[in-house]
Amino acid sequence: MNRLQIIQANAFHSPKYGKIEFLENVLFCVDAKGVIQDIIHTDHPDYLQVLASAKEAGNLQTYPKGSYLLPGFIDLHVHAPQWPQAGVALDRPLYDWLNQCTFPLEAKYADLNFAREVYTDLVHQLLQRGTTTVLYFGSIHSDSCLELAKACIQQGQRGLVGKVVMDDPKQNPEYYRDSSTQEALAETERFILKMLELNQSAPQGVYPVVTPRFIPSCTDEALKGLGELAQKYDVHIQSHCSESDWEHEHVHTRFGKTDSQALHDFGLLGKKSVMAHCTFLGEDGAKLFAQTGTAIAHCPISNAYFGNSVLPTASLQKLGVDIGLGTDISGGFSPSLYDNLKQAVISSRMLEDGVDSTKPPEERGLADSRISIIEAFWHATTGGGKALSLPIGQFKKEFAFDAQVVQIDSQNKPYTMPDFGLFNSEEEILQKILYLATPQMIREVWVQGKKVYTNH
Ligand SMILES: Nc1nc2[nH]cnc2c(=O)[nH]1
Ligand SMILES: [Zn+2]
Repeated sequence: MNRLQIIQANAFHSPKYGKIEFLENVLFCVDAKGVIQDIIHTDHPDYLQVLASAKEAGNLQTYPKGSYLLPGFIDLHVHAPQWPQAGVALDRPLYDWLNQCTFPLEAKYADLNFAREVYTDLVHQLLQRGTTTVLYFGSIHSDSCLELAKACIQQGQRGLVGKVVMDDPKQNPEYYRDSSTQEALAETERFILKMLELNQSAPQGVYPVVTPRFIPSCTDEALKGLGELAQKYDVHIQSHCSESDWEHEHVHTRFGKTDSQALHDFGLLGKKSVMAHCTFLGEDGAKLFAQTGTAIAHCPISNAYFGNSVLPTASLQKLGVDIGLGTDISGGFSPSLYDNLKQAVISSRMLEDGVDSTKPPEERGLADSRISIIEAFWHATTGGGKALSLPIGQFKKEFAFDAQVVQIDSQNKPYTMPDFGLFNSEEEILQKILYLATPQMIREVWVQGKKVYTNH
């Protein structure tokens, strides 16, 4: 029998949209592969016996009062090479930002040493903030994208990594584009094969992702070829879709259809596809996403800068579209999904209430748009797992044991969140964690049953 680790803890998760489940002082039984075999509650007849034998065998992990486990967060949209630029250059429209700031920065990743330095830091910074799984855009350089996967392996993060394709010479600068369509497709295939090899030494999983940057940067031939490669290797796909009014217009002019329809026609939508932003998706696009199982990476901070619109999360959710959260470093300035959870709620409130006070209240906003912090928590965990079709994001049998341990009450002031004997119901505790936790309160991070980060 596999040797089990036993972790005794209080934990929150959200298996159902809008609902939380509090697991009080449960025993997580985690097998040698890092998978949850069982969750034993205090009223189970075997509880005391399992606890006693784990203590005796020396494989029991416990936590002090005031510690709570949350599922590790799942970030569905990070541009790894843009990490040095986080927090700057946010004052331009998307097209200018890409050409003036972002492409010159991404071009630097031809240098493997630079890539290694930035990626090692980024993976660490994301783990520190409780993010255990990340869907990464790399740059056009396959070898530096492999460095990103290696940084994930070294630090124990689950990483899905894409070599970016941008092959259209009319749309991309000469200093930063694939040298030809054939080269872009051949490099993508080589990258997929190398990643599948690397995955052999990563119990938590590092996966290749087919990554056309977005329709404007790719030729028709590349988009078609990438759809075929994704199908051949059954791998994930990511891109940007319906992000800004400029991009949306470009696709309409080029194809006479929406970009969701164009992506579908190139074979790029499906259960393993995640499209960033989608603020201009519309109802037809939403239905297409729901039918094909395509998910949205909702990046609320970035959308406030580049999105030219607010994602109507609540109505898309009702139409059956899978939605997870993304930071969109560096279109979004923050590496923290905690910050994006809050912005998702704030943006939804502004969408519902409207912002133009010269109009009568009933004409200002979009009714029933608000989401709660608990619903945003679902998007960052369960929703992210569904989007990637991976067994992650929930504390559940057969799911990976990925967790962040948040300690809100300790001797270690000022990093505490005292409740003064008030506001300490289960839901209030979780709300306080989601709104107020700082990275210093994240004491440990686990991925696939392995402790990969501690700060005590
Ligand atoms: N936010 C964002 N949108 C894009 N569209 C194409 N590339 C990018 C990018 O790097 N960031
Ligand atoms: Zn992006």
